[in-house]
Amino acid sequence: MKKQRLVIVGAGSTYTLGMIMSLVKEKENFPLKSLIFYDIDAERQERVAKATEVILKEKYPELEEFKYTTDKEEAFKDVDFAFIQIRTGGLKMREKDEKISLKNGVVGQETCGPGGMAYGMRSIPDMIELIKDIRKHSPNAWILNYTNPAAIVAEALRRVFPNDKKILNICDMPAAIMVSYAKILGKEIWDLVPEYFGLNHFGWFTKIYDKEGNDLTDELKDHILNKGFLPEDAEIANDQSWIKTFKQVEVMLRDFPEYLPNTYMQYYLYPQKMVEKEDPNYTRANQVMDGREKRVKELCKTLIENQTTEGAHLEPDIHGRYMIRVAASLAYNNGDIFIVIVENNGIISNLPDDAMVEVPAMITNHGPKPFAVGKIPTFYKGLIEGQLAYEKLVVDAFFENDYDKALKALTLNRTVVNAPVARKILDELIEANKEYWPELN
Ligand SMILES: NC(=O)c1ccc[n+]([C@@H]2O[C@H](COP(=O)([O-])OP(=O)(O)OC[C@H]3O[C@@H](n4cnc5c(N)ncnc54)[C@H](O)[C@@H]3O)[C@@H](O)[C@H]2O)c1
Ligand SMILES: O=P(O)(O)OC[C@H]1O[C@H](O[C@H]2[C@H](O)[C@@H](O)[C@@H](O)O[C@@H]2CO)[C@H](O)[C@@H](O)[C@@H]1O
Ligand SMILES: [Mn+2]
Repeated sequence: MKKQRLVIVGAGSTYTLGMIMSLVKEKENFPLKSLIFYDIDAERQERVAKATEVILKEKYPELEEFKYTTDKEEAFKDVDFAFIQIRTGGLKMREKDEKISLKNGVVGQETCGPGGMAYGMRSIPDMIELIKDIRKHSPNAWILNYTNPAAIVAEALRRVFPNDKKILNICDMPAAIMVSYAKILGKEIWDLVPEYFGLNHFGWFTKIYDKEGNDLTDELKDHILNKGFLPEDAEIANDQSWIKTFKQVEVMLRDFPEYLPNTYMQYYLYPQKMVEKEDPNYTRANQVMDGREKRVKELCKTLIENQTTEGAHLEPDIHGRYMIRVAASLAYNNGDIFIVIVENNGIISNLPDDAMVEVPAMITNHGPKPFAVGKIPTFYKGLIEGQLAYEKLVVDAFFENDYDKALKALTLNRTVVNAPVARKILDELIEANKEYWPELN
């Protein structure tokens, strides 16, 4: 089995230690020769890297090379895989996106509604530059991107790199939901085979099977309707915000029992309720800064001081394991099935070919081979078409420096709807994002 050279881009991320533990857990499926960290924030990256050294010394002694750098050539030279997890503008800008939206009575969320648009326009330039730089030094590497908002980033990359078939955008939300399904069904996530369609953070499971082909969908729906639904991945199982979000799945299923919704549908189906439950002065970004970000910082400090992982709370998570198993299937032609983001090209036959859709695909060393979904029913088609038009208009607005298109995008979004509100939020976001967005005329 060929050992892989992997670079993690945005290695100062709060997700990196979970990724390292997942690389340890998955080392037989995806063995590494070399691990490289790259970030633009040297100090943030160094803290995570020094903690990583402690983990690797104990749990991955066979790794031949580990290094961290802010130099792109050193980071991207001759790698087999690049995992990209950057956050342009950091959590501070996420906080602004969420607060501007909520103060105008609209969903304030990282990837949904105005927050998604603002974050998308920040992510696109950095993502384009990074892909160009990685390609300069590693023309054949697989690039797995999970930088958000994945839907908007995927659409922008599709336009700029139409012939690059080795960029794959992925989200962990369907997998995190499947961890909860697996718990209910008394199975492991890897035993389940999903049927699913949608856009990123905007989709539905239509069927859940086991590997023997038994249809478990009704059993799952019955359980959710009668006994509720909770997050089970250790990373989010005790997080009150995620607990509330998973509980909302029961409400969605009661209202629309046909398919099992992605948790993110709550923002589009119940926007008013989502606004009411939030505190516009202390949003999810504040919770993350005071929670996950502080926790990771403390954990790094402890690991570095103690120079051992003993007593440290360190676990692999579904976020890391899912990305790594996709990478393994790409590297070793495993043909495993994962839900990924790909260009439609007839997969969902009544949606446009150039939509970036999220669907199950068999992952081979030639890339994802998505399964046909066929025609989707009117309700879902209508919802998706509105969201897709919003996503396309955001990317148009970015590349064409077009204020009108940005305004149309926000007005189309189900979390906004009212044109004067869309205009007010857009103007406030333009002001807040002066440093990051292109000028819109
Ligand atoms: N697709 C998914 O399902 C999924 C799941 C989890 C996280 N994410 C995404 O992963 C990213 C990281 O999230 P986080 O909360 O850990 O953020 P974070 O701010 O803790 O980490 C992001 C890191 O990226 C670095 N960075 C920013 N711009 C960069 C650039 N141009 N080049 C290199 N590094 C750069 C920052 O310095 C920081 O260390 C976000 O985009 C988040 O939305 C996506
Ligand atoms: O509000 P946050 O920053 O806590 O989360 C936003 C991200 O939420 C999803 O990722 C989950 C993931 O599904 C779960 O497995 C675990 O790893 O936690 C993550 C969040 O903490 C979503 O898919 C991402 O796109 C969001 O960035
Ligand atoms: Mn996601």
